[in-house]
Amino acid sequence: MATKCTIPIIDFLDLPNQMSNLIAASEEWGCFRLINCHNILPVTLMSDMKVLVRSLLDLPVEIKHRNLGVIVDSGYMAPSSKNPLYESLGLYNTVCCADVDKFCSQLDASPHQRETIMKYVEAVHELSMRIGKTLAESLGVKSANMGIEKWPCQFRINKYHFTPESVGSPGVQIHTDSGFLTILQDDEGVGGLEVMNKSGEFIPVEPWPDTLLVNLGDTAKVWSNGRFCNVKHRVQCKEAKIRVSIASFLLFPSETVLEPPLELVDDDHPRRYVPFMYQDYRKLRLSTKLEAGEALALLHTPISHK
Ligand SMILES: O=C(O)CCC(=O)C(=O)O
Ligand SMILES: [Fe+2]
Repeated sequence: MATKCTIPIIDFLDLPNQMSNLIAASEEWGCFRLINCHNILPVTLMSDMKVLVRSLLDLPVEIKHRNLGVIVDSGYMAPSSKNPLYESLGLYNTVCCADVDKFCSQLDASPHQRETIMKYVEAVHELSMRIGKTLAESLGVKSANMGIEKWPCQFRINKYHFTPESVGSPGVQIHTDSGFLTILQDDEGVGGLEVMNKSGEFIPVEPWPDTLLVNLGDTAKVWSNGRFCNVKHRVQCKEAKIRVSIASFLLFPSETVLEPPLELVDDDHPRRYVPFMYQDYRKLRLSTKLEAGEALALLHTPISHK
């Protein structure tokens, strides 16, 4: 299976020895396959969660509409004119137990389902913090000063209604994720996700059961002072099968100024972006409809145009 994978592979069990691979993957691609992470996220939890997610997305539409979001895109998104094959349910911050509780109540989750959701979001949050800290340390930044434990972690479960008629159509339009990093449990059998490489070509991400995909977002690009790539990606309908994925987005605190740590700014690496608040950047993406990372150009410092 591994030979089918063209994007970089990072072995979580060997993470401390993978720093140079991690940096290369983050700079070149802005994404990688994460393998061997079952000490934190057991295979059974991944498969139990997939079953659960399918049943939540199969709920009657009037129940799904109860899943109201805290911020734009954080609650139920019904199929729309922009993405007619796609719908999702979600919650703003898995670090906040009350948010997770509310999500479960909105969708009438059983006690067993609640327990699975709690365990899953906790495990994925732990994974995303470990990856975030390793990324920082790999760049020579003290991760203890990042405050990463308090960064919100948005959770979204996605369903793609792929039919024979929709083969060749987009499931989700090209975009970057706005946060720091995304951990994606993609469908174990149905492909369609494509990431853009440095040459601007879309590369299919083949399904690889029991592994995860990690994507870096716009926040990682700004935080790393332009070193990390915010990977552009999209989902295309390749076959007439329902596709389900689970995305967990490690964001950045809304009202905190986002800027690179001091270690990453010097005469050779002048500051690329003006400092700004993450919530303002999200608003900028929405108001300009620049959802594939282009809005970052509006935040360039004068020096980065030289
Ligand atoms: O469903 C997928 O594989 C990707 C979903 C995605 O890119 C997102 O939710 O931001
Ligand atoms: Fe995405």
